[in-house]
Amino acid sequence: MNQTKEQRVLQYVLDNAVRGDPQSVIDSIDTYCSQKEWAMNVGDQKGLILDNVVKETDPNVLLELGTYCGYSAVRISRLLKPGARFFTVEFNPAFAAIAKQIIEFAGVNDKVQIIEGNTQDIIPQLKKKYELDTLDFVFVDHWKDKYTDDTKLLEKCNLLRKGSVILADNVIVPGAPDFLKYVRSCGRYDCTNYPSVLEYMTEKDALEKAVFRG
Ligand SMILES: Cn1cnc(CNC(=O)c2cc(-c3ccc(F)cc3)cc(O)c2O)c1
Ligand SMILES: [Mg+2]
Repeated sequence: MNQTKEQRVLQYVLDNAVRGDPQSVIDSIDTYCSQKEWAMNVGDQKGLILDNVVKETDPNVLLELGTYCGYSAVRISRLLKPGARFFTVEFNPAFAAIAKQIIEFAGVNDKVQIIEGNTQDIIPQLKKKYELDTLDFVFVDHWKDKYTDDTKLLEKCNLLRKGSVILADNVIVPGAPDFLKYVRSCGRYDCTNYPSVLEYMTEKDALEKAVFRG
């Protein structure tokens, strides 16, 4: 049975990283995807910006939209303090299965919960079913045409409070023009752009931070 690229990434982690060491998992994925096969992980350059925004936010309750192989889930989880609650949503069951194994291998499975499903169905369930109040930090990295609707849904579900941080990947490539337009012009966010490069490439990309004004 032919392996998928994501299965090859997982296998490379199992063969090359150190069980229970999140940094070695991150480094293994970055090595594989820069030398062997490109994959849509946030990568190390944008990953360093992600690290810094998470550190400055010091979040207790976090959400990620778009788990993929779990690279950013491991990246974020390794920075969280004990007791922090981190949920990551993945629509694709095959990706979710890979991410579960990578998260477990990295030893951060006690910090992050993978929720399989469609963000528009999951987001309205977060308060009641997952017993959370508001979100401190949201990493948005799923389908680019869903960024705006899901941001509006987070608002509608009262999941954002004054100071909630939304950090969005790929606002240049593949791009999320309507999201940029919305958060920069609706009057409810303070926005900051962080120029960088597309993972494992030299093309320009950027992260956008949108802090909810409440
Ligand atoms: C199927 N699927 C499951 N999750 C998703 C959402 N993510 C993306 O689509 C995504 C795409 C790219 C990208 C692809 C082709 C290209 F030429 C340049 C960039 C980079 C990223 O960082 C991404 O997050 C899609
Ligand atoms: Mg991305």
